[in-house]
Amino acid sequence: MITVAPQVNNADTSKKLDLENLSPELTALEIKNLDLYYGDKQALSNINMLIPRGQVTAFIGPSGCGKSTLLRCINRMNDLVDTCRIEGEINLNGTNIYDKSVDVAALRRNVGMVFQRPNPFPKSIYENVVYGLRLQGVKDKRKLDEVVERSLRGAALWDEVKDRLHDSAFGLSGGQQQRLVIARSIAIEPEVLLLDEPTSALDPISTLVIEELINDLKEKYTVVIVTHNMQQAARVSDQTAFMYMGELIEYSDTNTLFTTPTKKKTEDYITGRYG
Ligand SMILES: Nc1ncnc2c1ncn2[C@@H]1O[C@H](COP(=O)(O)OP(=O)(O)OP(=O)(O)O)[C@@H](O)[C@H]1O
Repeated sequence: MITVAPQVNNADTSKKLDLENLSPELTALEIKNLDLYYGDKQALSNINMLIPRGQVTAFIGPSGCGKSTLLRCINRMNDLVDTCRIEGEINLNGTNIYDKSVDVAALRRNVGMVFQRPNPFPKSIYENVVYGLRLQGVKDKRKLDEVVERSLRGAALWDEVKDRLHDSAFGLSGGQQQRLVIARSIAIEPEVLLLDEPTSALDPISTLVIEELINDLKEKYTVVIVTHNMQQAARVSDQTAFMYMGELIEYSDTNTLFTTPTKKKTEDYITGRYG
């Protein structure tokens, strides 16, 4: 019996994909036999999944189940944790990102990440957006101006800030700061955007704006989002992965996962029996 029935808004736009047999053209990421340990403690066990290109995939599950850990594997953020050991593969465009030959800085440019709390730099709105380009040595003012406008439009922030681009980013509201961070990420044109509970520090209206933005972002990017909020997963994602104690329990199109889950653990979670 499903007592909490998150409203799935995107069922009409989401094509139901065969997630076990996605063709390479449709696959953005392939996670293969992934195990992760923090010291002796295993935090992810044998994760296998194909993440489709140009769609939104959500990771849900109770606190501590490994959602953020799995997300952070996708741009090798866990490399920064000394005790962390990873086995298995994550293939992006057919290359294992854990291969020794991979340039991790280049990977992180291609796989952008947005965190729970907005983290703009102590710089102007403009300089936040062009930060990555300046690091790449881009100096052409016209090019930088173009990227600022394109990125801020892409992050649904342009109209609100176009007259104060040189003001401090800290003068923006929390929701605007989060959209600025998204603009900063897309300025360098990544393929994949990882969002780690991007609205958990925001008010309901800002949350709604970001959710609408996520829906637009998938036209250009593959989006993977961790959320505590099942309703949010139901509203924004095409696919949902339910995790429990480091395992991937069920992964399917969002509509199916929330309306006819096949595993008892998934049903218990989405009906609020634990969480
Ligand atoms: N840097 C770390 N060092 C050691 N253990 C860690 C580290 N980060 C996470 N863990 C452990 O790994 C497990 C998974 O944590 P993770 O943060 O990925 O879960 P989560 O599902 O994202 O949780 P939450 O919803 O509470 O953020 C937990 O047991 C956590 O304590």
